[in-house]
Amino acid sequence: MGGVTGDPDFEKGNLRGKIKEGEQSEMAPISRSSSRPQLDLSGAAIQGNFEERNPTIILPNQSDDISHLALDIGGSLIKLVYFSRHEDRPVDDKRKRSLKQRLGFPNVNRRSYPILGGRLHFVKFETAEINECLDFINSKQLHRGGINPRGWHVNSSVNDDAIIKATGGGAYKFADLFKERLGVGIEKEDEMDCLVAGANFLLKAIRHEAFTHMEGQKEFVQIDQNDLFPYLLVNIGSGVSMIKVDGEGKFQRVSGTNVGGGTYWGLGKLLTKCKSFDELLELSQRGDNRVIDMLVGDIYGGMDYSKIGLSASTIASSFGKAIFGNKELEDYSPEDISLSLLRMISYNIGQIAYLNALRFGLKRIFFGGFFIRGHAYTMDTISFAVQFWSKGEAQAMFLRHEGFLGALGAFMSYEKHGLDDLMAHQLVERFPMGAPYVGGKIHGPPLGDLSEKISWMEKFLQKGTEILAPVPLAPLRTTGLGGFDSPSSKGGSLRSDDATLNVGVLHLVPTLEVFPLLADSKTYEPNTIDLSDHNEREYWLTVLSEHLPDLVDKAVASEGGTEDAKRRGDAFAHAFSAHMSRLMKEPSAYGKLGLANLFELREECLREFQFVDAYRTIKQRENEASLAVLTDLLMELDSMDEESRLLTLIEGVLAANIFDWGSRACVDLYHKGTIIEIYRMSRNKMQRPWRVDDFDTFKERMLGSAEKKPPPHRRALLFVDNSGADVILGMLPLARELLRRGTEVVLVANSLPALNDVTAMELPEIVAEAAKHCDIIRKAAEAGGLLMDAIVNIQDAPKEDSSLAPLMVVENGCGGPCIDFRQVSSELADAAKGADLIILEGMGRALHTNFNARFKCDTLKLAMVKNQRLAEKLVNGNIYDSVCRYEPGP
Ligand SMILES: Nc1ncnc2c1ncn2[C@@H]1O[C@H](COP(=O)(O)OP(=O)(O)O)[C@@H](O)[C@H]1O
Ligand SMILES: CC(C)(COP(=O)(O)O)[C@@H](O)C(=O)NCCC(=O)O
Ligand SMILES: [Mn+2]
Repeated sequence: MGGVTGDPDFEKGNLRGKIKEGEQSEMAPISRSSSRPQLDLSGAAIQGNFEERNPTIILPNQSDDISHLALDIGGSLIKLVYFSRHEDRPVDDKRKRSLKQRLGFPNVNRRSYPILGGRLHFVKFETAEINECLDFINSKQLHRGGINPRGWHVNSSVNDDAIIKATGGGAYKFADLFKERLGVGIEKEDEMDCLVAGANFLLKAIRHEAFTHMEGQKEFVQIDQNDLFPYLLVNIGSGVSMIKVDGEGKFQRVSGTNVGGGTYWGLGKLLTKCKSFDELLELSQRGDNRVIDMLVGDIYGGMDYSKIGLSASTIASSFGKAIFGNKELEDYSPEDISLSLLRMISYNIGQIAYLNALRFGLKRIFFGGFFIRGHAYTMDTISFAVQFWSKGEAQAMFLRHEGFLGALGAFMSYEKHGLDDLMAHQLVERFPMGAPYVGGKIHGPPLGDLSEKISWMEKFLQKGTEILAPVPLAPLRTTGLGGFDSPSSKGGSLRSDDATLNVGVLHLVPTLEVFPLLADSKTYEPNTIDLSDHNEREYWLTVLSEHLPDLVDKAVASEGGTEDAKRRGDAFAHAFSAHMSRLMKEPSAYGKLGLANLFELREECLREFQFVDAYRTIKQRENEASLAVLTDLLMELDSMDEESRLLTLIEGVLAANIFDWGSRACVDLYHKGTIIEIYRMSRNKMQRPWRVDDFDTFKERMLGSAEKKPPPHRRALLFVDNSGADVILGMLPLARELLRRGTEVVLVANSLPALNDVTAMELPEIVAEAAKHCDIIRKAAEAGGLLMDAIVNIQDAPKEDSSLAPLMVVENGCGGPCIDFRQVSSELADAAKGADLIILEGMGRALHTNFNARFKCDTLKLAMVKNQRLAEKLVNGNIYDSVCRYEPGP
């Protein structure tokens, strides 16, 4: 079987440090004292033409800063954490440069180096298969650390003093083998240091890292950074370590036990003849421990021993029943043995952990190590033990990256890796195509490129039934027929939540920031709908599944409908269906799941199969059609008095929000050719009151009363949604109205395409076209440095006319139809600093997410509800109802 690494991305070449002219000046003042990766400018040389405006600069000595691979070689498993540098999109975005001038970004602490972006990958191998691991490292050239100016691993010779950081006993045991096979030395890091560093990093930087698991229910715990220490870290590997952690690098190993994961696996193997750890775990799922364990009831004639609080079903003595009669090992079923063993060991560890927590007065116990293996029953058993012995005083928590603490810690021990002060908002976890199939298991070489990915998918589908897949797929069907309700997995195999590694690839995006206008970023929850509810999840997954054929059609067409595009389309459909299928069964497989994540996963999945912009042509066509009627609309608006104009503008935004290729209902309207009719109709007679109608309050804030004219807003952030009529005939005229009133307007649009949403890259051109029809827009766009000629000549742009409110465009940092305000682009965060009005438009940004969000300034949420169920649930209304929610700032 082909290999899947979870992220088969294999970035080749083109990893040289690139800085552009105009940015050098920003780099100079940055403090060099931090431990962030820094640009080593020594020996910098310009490549190519010196006369060029933005020549590429090569940084030959840059390589020292970036570390790539760290290992934890344990008694049972080898854990690998590796970093791949990811080139950001070109920094040579003229819009951005002009924006910096207009908004006067402070830039003091701006970490705008593309050098910082990258991905952390997590992989494991069995220690017994160390050669497989060495092959993997070799095939990805992970041991060649550092960025070579000519690319990633073009260099064929490894330099003599190359080292990789490793922890765990194997760092000693296998050092020679690494030198021999890979030509690299191993620098040993202390195992306890690494475990603690890894745990602290995860608890600080990953939002939904820790969770409780009780009676089958997983619940993510939000850890308060200021209230993390002290805690007890219990790492259950082959053996068990218990560490009291008091701070960064402050800890003491207070206890341990030799009865650990190796004991379960070793004894289990002897007693059941199992061939693999997973098989042993699987057996336990069908076992009944009462056959072997001696229960309190067995001793007390079926009764509880209530005086000391023991119920009849409590295990009095693990394996105790085996003393009776003359049964041989063969007389017991492997299933029952496995379960008794699992409970014996889990309870024992839970109890010792609790006693140590008690000893030091610790309330929180985090359990890590691969013994846990995301296995629901194991976690429940440990939780039960802690709860039972502490009488509810202490709580067991688990970590999503359970087995990778040591490896992560070893990674952190590289100097200047820049990870130690990364915050949760700078990390985005993604689950690539392989995630639903094999998680972290690696077999064979990694996937090299897209075509390998696709053929892997095709082969997988053909052989689907032979391979133990947590989420088997329906046989290959025609393009786009995905569906997520696939046949259940092979009887007796581990449930999907038990069988795969629940960690994705961590994308480090240092330019992401928390939106500064969130009223309370700590309590902010972007998603409106709770997908942990089974019905809700089933409904939305069905919606997405039914939309798949149309989406694949569009995607394939956007790439010219070639054979290659069709193959990619099929592969995309299957990959996304597999994600959905997994999430249906196991909603928290990828962390806390919301609708926003699901929509974004779909876009990411499209990008993985190189569908860069599935709705490109559709967007262009709709933009052209809308621009053609803009003049008429503006004339009509200008003939109105202020009050009716404001109402018409808001109506216009609501009506035009119908042009949505993401909604089933609207796609139907498009296909029937009736969408324009409906748009016209709703433009002409939008019945007020709307379903949510705060227009009057908004109007009062805007226009005031006869006696009192309120001052205009200083700066408005308009979060735009769809291309075509939505942005051109809806939001742009509203922006114009604000500009005319002296309010600066910042159009906030997606960084990457999602459905037919307009992107920040596309907006300047649209604005430039609109400017041809309207003086207000033209002057404002000029003042905002948006017009193409103005952009090209920023340096000699006309002196800003302070009486003119500028129109600007910023990207939001998102690549999906929703927005999570905990992670927005730094340019949006900067633009927000002077803003006192936020307008969120569309279902994705104003309803699915942020409907309940509160901001520090006036906020207007505008959307047409294009889904019946959402309309009922959210606003007690019907499909095509309008929402105009206005919340004045405090
Ligand atoms: N695929 C697997 N193969 C072997 N052991 C596994 C596997 N998955 C989980 N385990 C369990 O995880 C334990 C190893 O956990 P780990 O945290 O990697 O510790 P170590 O560093 O001692 O290898 C094993 O003893 C076993 O109980
Ligand atoms: C994907 C969307 C959030 C986009 O809506 P928009 O933000 O463009 O108003 C929306 O179309 C949606 O919720 N679609 C799924 C529901 C449905 O098809 O009915
Ligand atoms: Mn949209």
